[in-house]
Amino acid sequence: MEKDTSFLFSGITFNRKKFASDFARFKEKTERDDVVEEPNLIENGSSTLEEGMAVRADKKRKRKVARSDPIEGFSVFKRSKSKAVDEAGEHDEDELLQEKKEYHRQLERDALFRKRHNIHVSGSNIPSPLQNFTELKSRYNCKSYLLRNLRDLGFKEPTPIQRQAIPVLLSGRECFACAPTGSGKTFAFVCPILMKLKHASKDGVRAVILCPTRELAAQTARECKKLAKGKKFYIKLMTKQLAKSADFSKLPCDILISTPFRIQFAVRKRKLDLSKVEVLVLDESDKLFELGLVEQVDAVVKACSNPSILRSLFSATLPDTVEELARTIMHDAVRVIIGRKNSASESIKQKLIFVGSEEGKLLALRQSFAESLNPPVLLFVQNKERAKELYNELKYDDIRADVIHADLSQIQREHAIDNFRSGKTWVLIATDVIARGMDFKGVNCVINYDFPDSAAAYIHRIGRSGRAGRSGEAITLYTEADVPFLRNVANVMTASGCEVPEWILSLPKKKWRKHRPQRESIFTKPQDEK
Ligand SMILES: Nc1ncnc2c1ncn2[C@@H]1O[C@H](COP(=O)(O)OP(=O)(O)OP(=O)(O)O)[C@@H](O)[C@H]1O
Repeated sequence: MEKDTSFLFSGITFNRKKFASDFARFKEKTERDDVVEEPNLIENGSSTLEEGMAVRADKKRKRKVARSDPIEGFSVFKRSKSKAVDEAGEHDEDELLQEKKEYHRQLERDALFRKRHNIHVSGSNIPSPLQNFTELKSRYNCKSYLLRNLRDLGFKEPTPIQRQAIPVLLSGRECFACAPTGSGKTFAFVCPILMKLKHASKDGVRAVILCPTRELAAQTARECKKLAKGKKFYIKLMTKQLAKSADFSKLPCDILISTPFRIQFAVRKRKLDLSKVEVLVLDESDKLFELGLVEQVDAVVKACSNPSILRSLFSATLPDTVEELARTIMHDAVRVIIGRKNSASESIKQKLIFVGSEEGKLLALRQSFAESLNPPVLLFVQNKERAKELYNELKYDDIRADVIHADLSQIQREHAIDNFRSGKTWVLIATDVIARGMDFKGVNCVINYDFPDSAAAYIHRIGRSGRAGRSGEAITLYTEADVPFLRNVANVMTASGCEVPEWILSLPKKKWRKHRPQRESIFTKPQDEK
């Protein structure tokens, strides 16, 4: 033991003469109370191995002794250590207190900032909203290609949904997001996907974006590519061709954008493996949860079986029923609402015009175009038959009209959209197939030739104008048959600050399923000429 001692502590000597009195008291004390002493005495050359060993054997107890039972006048080292420990403890507590205070100050700052940007959140531990795009770098180490692309696209400041949804998703939280039409939701989910995936890989599909229509899927794929420019990601749009004939086991694909039907088809028939998907976005989620689509969406959600998957729902309209249903598949999701839930963009001037009957609509339309036509104009009708009829009425008028509906081939639909985007077409007649998500820059006016079949349809249709802070106009024609349903649209209008005649607001509330009345034909020609 002695040997071990000298070996372990060689170079340490204890001057018993010099510290005789202290030593005597120390001995007395240790023998009397059997107290384990400070290890630092060893380190300071003032102790023995036995004491040191004992001290080492029970560090916790020893510290307690040092703190709670200082031996007055015994050792300078010991006393200073006790004091140091006390001070360290106090220091720790001080630090903790400061951290706590700073944390609460940050919460207050976040709350004020959210209020300023009309951001409403619910959920636990919600990350602070983004002050600017530079924070993508300082807080989340965003790569420079993405910041460069933002700059090139002219995105100077994040929009409110981007300020909050991006940090939520980047901190690994699932998210329900509801923000007005044209408020930049696409980038709010594409940015976290690109940042999370970091770089391209050939290890299978890692992110899926589901969109309710082919047109929207194509547009989202294009936007994704623009934002990923300069970085080699495999971004694929699920076309009919791809769904039917691709060998998905060999196809490099980081981000797959699709309608539920096509992706489900590929999973079932072409063995598309979605088990490695890390991020799943349901865009226009309320539409995806409607009957007819929800079964396919459900199959896709199931196929994305990675337990650590991050799911998010985005839409301008998010009914409670959809939220409840979605909650059953989400984990600890954060809810982000911009402005008022299910409301129209405030930059759209909305008007209701009574036209009496179906015949009155065409007259009102022609009169309005004759007085002022401010293209591009989108005209919405109830179904594809009516779209064809209205097109046949307007195609010889001098207003450069075109039409888009589900009976056209994919190519014809693409042409119709391209021509409208490029300004070749001034007036595009459409069904609800392009009512959601489509981003036509600078649509000046949306005309609901046929009254929309729900408040959500109204919000999405008119949201094709007044995007990204621009102003827009929405005119809704109504006949006697639509009067019982006026109140619902009127409520949306008043919520976004538009004036509505008092009599409409006092109409009885009507539970609004789908309002699709049988309407008289639009044709004005005699029956035998049709
Ligand atoms: N931070 C930004 N600054 C400026 N413009 C932006 C910003 N983010 C997006 N935009 C632009 O705003 C327009 C609308 O964006 P986006 O299509 O994502 O809207 P949305 O909220 O998804 O609309 P919808 O509900 O109709 O689908 C696009 O043209 C887009 O390029």
